[in-house]
This record gives sequence, C-alpha cells and structure tokens, in this order.
Amino acid sequence: MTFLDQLRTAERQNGSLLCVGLDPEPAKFPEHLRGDASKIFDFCAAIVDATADLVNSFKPQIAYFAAHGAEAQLEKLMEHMRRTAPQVPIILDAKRGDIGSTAEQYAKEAFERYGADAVTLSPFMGFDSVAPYLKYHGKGAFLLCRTSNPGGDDFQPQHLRDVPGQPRLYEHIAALAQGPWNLNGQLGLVVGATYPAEIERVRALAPTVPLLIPGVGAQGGDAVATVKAGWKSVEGTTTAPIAVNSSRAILYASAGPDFASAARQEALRTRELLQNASAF
Ligand SMILES: O=C(O)c1cc(=O)[nH]c(=O)n1[C@@H]1O[C@H](COP(=O)(O)O)[C@@H](O)[C@H]1O
Repeated sequence: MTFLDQLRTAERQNGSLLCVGLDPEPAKFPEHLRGDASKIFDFCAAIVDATADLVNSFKPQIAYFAAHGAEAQLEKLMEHMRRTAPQVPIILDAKRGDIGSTAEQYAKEAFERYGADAVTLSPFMGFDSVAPYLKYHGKGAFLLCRTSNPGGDDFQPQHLRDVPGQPRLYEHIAALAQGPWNLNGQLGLVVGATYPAEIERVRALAPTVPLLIPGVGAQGGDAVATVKAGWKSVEGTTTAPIAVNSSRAILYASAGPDFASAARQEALRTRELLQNASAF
C-alpha cells in the first residue's frame, strides 16, 4: 500500500484528520518522568497507545530524539508503532534538504533505518535534492510550502513588493508538487494552520496532493478554518487527505500520572473539532 492509500485508509478507519506529533521533551514530561531522557520511548509509546484509534497519522520529530542521543529509542518507537498500530502511517519529521548524494543517505535513514512511511523535506535546494526520496516507491515526501511560524513570511513577498504576474514562493512550490516534481504521486505539502487563506490557495493549486498542516493547539492555528480550506469532499470522497498536526497541546495535556488519558481526551476533542468542520 502506498503512503497515500495508508493515509486515506487511516482517515476512514479512525474517522480522523488528526496527526499526533511526537515531540518528546524530557523537561516537560509528567512529574514522575521529568528530566529523564531514558524515558523518551516510554513516554511516546504511552501517547501512541492512548491515541492510535483517534488519528490518521503519527509524526515523530527527529530532533527531539537526536538532541538526547535517543536514536535507538526512536527506532524502538517506530517498531512499536508499526507493530501495535499498523493501520496508522508514520511521517518522520526530519525537514531534510541537501545535494543528491547526501539526500540518498537521508532517504536511507528515513525509510530503511527508521522504516518511516513519509518524511518532511525542505525543497530549497531543488528537485535533485528531493529525487532520492522518490526512488522509494510508495513512500511519501512532504515539501515545506507555507510554514506555520512567524518567519514563514520572510521568504514570501507578503510584506515586500509583489512582483506583478509572478507567483509567490509558496505558490511556486505548490505548483511544482502538483505537477512536474510529482513523478509517482508521492509528494505532499506542509502548510501552516496559522495561515488558512494560504491553505485555500495551496489547495486550489495542488488539488490532489496530501497536506500536512501543523499549527493547531500550541501555535493557536484555527482548526475549523484549516479544514474548511484544505479538506475538500467531492461526491463523498476527499480529493486528497489532510493530516492536521498537534503536538504539545496533546503530549502535555497533563503533568500528572494521568498524562496518557489526558492526551487521549485532548486528541478526542481535536478530532471532533476537525470532524465537525469537515462534516465527514
Ligand atoms: O514540518 C512540520 O511538521 C512543521 C512545519 C511547520 O510549518 N510548522 C511546524 O510547527 N512544524 C512542526 O509541527 C510540530 C508543531 O508542534 P506544536 O506546535 O507543539 O503542535 C513541530 O514538530 C514542528 O516542528
């Protein structure tokens, strides 16, 4: 099954557009685990177990593991997710982007070492930096398009003088991902929930690619506006799925021993919000 099929199937099975982000930060762990980087796996596995029936994807962020030398725990977590929640695709958030020969190594890391179903990439270095990932048939690759952070504006001529007749940078990336770069239907785009108007524009330019949409929850993005802009239904079927990511708001919903059930409650709440907005 391709990543796109996995995402569609999980969306249907779990009735969910929610992607739970796994950004483990020991300093924010519940009291009994706080500050202990050797508990990263235990913490994340508890979140996975509590939410696997509520999501269409999981998104581990590699930096939160690498910063603590916890790659072995990430490997173990990937294995845990594949075994206990095989219906849920895993997007490894690595935001890689480098020349082709180096990209081959990053692709091997994501898909062979960690066994991810999809990866996030920066498209800044051009198509030859993306191509090595596309050799892994069926795997997904999400290109950063319109990021959720305030600095996402820096490269968009929003506050500069627009060049008449020229697309903005994110529009150019969306058009490449929908068209010439999308050789085997593996590409997706990352668009921040903090910019619903741009999500709508990206969806118009890229009607069939999946969108990864972070920024609801801790970053304050509008979940309802996000779904209305990015998720389209045509005769009861979506044109392309969306995965709306929330990390901190779910992971750290409680600082007590009930953190996993609190995470489940927050995931349920967010899933319902997204569901209602999509009128599934
Ligand atoms: O690629 C991403 O996942 C990403 C892109 C983006 O534009 N903004 C963004 O916040 N992210 C990631 O999405 C997650 C958001 O986390 P919360 O703000 O805690 O929900 C983090 O792992 C970010 O690295």
